[in-house]
Amino acid sequence: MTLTEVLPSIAGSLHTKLEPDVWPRSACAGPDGLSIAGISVNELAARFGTPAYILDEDEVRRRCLDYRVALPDFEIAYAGKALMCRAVLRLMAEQGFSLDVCSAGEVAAARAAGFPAERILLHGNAKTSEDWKAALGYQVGRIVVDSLDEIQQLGSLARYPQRVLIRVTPGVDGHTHKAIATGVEDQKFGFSLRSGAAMAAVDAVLAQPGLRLAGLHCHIGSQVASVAGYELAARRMVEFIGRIRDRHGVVVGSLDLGGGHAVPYLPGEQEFDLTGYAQRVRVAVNYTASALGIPALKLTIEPGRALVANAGVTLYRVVTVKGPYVAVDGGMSDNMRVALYGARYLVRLAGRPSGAPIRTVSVVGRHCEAGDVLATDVPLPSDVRPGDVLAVPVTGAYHHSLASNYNQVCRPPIIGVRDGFARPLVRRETEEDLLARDVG
Ligand SMILES: Cc1ncc(COP(=O)(O)O)c(C=O)c1O
Ligand SMILES: N[C@@H](CCCC[NH3+])C(=O)O
Repeated sequence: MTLTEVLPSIAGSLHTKLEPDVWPRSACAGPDGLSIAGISVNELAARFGTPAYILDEDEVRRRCLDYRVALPDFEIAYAGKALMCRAVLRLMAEQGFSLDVCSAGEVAAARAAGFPAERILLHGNAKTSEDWKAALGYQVGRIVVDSLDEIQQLGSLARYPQRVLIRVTPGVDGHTHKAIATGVEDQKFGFSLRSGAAMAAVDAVLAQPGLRLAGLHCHIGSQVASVAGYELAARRMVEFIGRIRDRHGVVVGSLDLGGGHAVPYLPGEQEFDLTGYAQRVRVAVNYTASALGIPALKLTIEPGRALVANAGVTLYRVVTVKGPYVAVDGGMSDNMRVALYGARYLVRLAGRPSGAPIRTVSVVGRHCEAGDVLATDVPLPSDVRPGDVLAVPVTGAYHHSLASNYNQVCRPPIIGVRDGFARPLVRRETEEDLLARDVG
């Protein structure tokens, strides 16, 4: 099925729900165009300008609830890199979630949001002295160590017994884009299980009096659609816990299986089978553990994208239409994912209905690169014109956090919407913000 067949234009679909797999559940196409959480996108665009990241706050809550219900016995640590601002961090804290951070800046954001330090895990394959300072200063609960240098550094820096997890590379292919596949051998993350590096890391941690081995961690990649890789990784990790016990007499009590659960970006794409994940991973862990005589393990997961991606919609205004190119007032500075991973998006004429025939176009950005494309081969009404508001769904994760100032463009705001009300969560960057940093 082509996109043109999947997507009717808004005309003729009065008050219909949109494709539920990619839009927030509150999104609705009506006679005046699209609304989200009861607010028209025209009003949002007029009040807050474009481009703007709209975040349906209740959709984030619903996604969190889905996780809590499917995995009541798991610790859920939100991977803050997906979307980080105080409002989202507070929301995650209210859910009782933990938080995965990976830099001094992310620790500072968590601290500013009042996120409880004991529920924070610090990640990173190359933690800097600033990262150590921030994490130890805030007394984050757990640090995930990723190299022997780091184990030594942390061992000498920690002023109290610091709980650490060891990041293990389980040699599992999550079948995702190469740039975000982290479970396979030969890459920068983690200690390889196969080469023996992971056991050497265990030896090193246990030899440091300032460190307490609190658990093991693995993360096989991001936008991973199938459960099979998680199952395999879980089994290998538990077997490794058995080998650690045999070698050191130490029983590791917790296992963090990382995040990476995929979301659909286009209608009809496969949903991540969360219930299947819960069942199959539990069975893999419990079966392997009981076969090896290992007591029940405390399990953690770290979803980022799956909690926020589908709650986000980016609004743009059309600047110009030239042949098959519809150019908007944003682009690769607010959505790097097309250039980085060849990601594909759906685009809708959102500000008004149109009965015009559909044609296939490319929606492009305003930046000085031919590769600054937001979506290719998208069906849009043929009367799309300058000033029209377009909406792109599934932009809640890794859009704001990957945004740049390319061409001295100011990063868009994040506008939270809920129950007919809209509020800025992150304000639009200004030229003054940019110039203030230029001190030469
Ligand atoms: C260590 C770790 N945990 C969790 C995540 C979250 O991934 P995702 O947003 O795909 O769930 C990432 C990013 O891939 C990560 O590197
Ligand atoms: N930036 C990636 C995900 C990276 C995951 C971080 N470990 C994306 O947009 O898909």
